[in-house]
Amino acid sequence: MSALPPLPAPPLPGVDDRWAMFLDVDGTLLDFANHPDQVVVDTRLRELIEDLHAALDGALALVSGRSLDDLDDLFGHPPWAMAGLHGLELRGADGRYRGVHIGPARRMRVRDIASAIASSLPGVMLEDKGMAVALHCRAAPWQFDALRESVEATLPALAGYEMQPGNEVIELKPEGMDKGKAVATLLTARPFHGRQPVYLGDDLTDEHGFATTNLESGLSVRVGYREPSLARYALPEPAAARAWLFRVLHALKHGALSHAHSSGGIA
Ligand SMILES: O=P(O)(O)OC[C@H]1O[C@H](O[C@H]2O[C@H](CO)[C@@H](O)[C@H](O)[C@H]2O)[C@H](O)[C@@H](O)[C@@H]1O
Repeated sequence: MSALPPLPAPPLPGVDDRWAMFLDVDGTLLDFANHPDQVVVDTRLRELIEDLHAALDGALALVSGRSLDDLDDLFGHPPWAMAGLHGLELRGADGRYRGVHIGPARRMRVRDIASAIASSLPGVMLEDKGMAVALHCRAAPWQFDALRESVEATLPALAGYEMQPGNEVIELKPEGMDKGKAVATLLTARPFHGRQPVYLGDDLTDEHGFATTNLESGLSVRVGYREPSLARYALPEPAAARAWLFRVLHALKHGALSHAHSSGGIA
């Protein structure tokens, strides 16, 4: 099988461009860690996003599989728009929340089923995210196929839930929402409306975001290598994504940096 041609690096914004940025978190802004609680959001990254948010007049959102509470804790309760749990939780730029509601009995049932799966597969770890759960196998990647099969087998008993595979993880989440729908929803309102979407993501769940972005004539940027992908641009790793965002900020504030001056970002 022949390899696909490499994707180009994304361009920087021109003077007339009005971008709206949608940023995935794990594997895009943040380097992967062995456990979800071990990721590092350093001050430079926090300030970079803060400055981008200001330079884009608020048209910046985090789009993540993590819950909004988790994102708020990680990033210090910022005023940015956010889509949590793959869009099941959505907070607009105006701070208004809209989200799916799943009652405590159904949450408990999903958690119990997921907990039984984790107990049956050594090395698999359960992350309880409220209405969704993640079963992680980063500590035991050889369990991925068995994990996927176990989760798949539970679906007939979990009406209204679907399986979402990701990076060393299989999630169980309520159906009906994905990151692409979250981006489309955010784009209907100020300050996103009328701007060109620019979406950065690394994982399968980000393909929905890429699809919406492409439909809106935006820039879909895959971080890391994964094929097939709908992305039209690529950056090799989170450090390169952070360095590129640093150059975007400079371009928004002062015009584009030359490549020679751009390599010392905040990777
Ligand atoms: O949509 P994202 O922001 O990329 O979130 C996707 C999932 O990220 C987290 O799991 C992933 O990152 C962990 C920390 O680096 C890593 O240990 C794990 O293997 C990855 O799958 C998070 O824990 C999940 O809830 C998110 O859905």
